[in-house]
Amino acid sequence: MSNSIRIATRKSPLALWQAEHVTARLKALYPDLIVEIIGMTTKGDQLLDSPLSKVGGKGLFVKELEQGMLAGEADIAVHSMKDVPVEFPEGLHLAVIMERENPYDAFVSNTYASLAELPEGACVGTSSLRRQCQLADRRPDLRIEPLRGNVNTRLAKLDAGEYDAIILAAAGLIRLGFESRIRDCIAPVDSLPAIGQGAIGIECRIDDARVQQLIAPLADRDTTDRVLAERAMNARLNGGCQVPIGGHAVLDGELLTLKGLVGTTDGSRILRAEASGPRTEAEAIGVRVADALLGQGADAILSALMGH
Ligand SMILES: NCc1[nH]cc(CCC(=O)O)c1CC(=O)O
Repeated sequence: MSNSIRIATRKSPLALWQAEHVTARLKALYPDLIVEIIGMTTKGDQLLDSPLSKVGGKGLFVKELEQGMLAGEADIAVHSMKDVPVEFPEGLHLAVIMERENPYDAFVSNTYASLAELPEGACVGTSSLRRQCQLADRRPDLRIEPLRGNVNTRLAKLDAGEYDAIILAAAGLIRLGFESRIRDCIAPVDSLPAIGQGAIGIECRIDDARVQQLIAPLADRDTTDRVLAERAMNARLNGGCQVPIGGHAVLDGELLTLKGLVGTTDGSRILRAEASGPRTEAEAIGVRVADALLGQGADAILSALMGH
């Protein structure tokens, strides 16, 4: 027992890649450690046909993994930070944030090289309200159609001719070996990424000192400060993952700059704010950006969305 660790994960190819990645990092540190991967099905995986914004609920992709840890069936859960809710159940916490992959959204198409090249009225697949909002703002002429499923399924739907282009997180494509499918990395001014996009987080029981000590070296300091700023903004806005909120922090030495965005799904209103400060104040910077957005009326936009 003391020389083993059990990882709870979803069973999608991307989730399994992330669990294997954590396994490899742990094995490199502790060659004798026994690592077991426990695949679980979450509610989010079962509801792949309904738009996520409708089935709603925070933590759709993490709850079963958390229950597994609380029941003592697993020691850690590996998540895409993008899918991790602001709050954790009692007894669990986010212990480690690992180094970030490319955090931007990717334009994927078999015909066109970029968003700018799409002809008028072209059909773009995405079910993310954040992507819809920014796409509609940039290109009101486009037809935006729902697109759900794991990364492989989404690519297959594009290849079947259902869309002229689709938007996916670059990180998922790169990790699964589909980097060559990225025609263009969308600049953050055109599609501000989701909070935590591209980062992997590890959750564990708060009282499990042995496991926390084991995984501590996997933390990446830069990614941690950036994602803490993004998540502090989200917490203040009280936003789940299913509202058009974007947040992205960058570091320039010790200076952290966070850009935030809240909008309507149809792109008719978009609020933007930005703040900078020392990285040691990452969370305060997140709160400042959130307050600036709230000062512009973000509250009304978000409560209208949650109410439907
Ligand atoms: N919402 C599902 C999800 N969760 C994490 C990623 C991509 C990888 C990441 O952001 O770490 C994706 C797919 C996507 O948005 O294209």
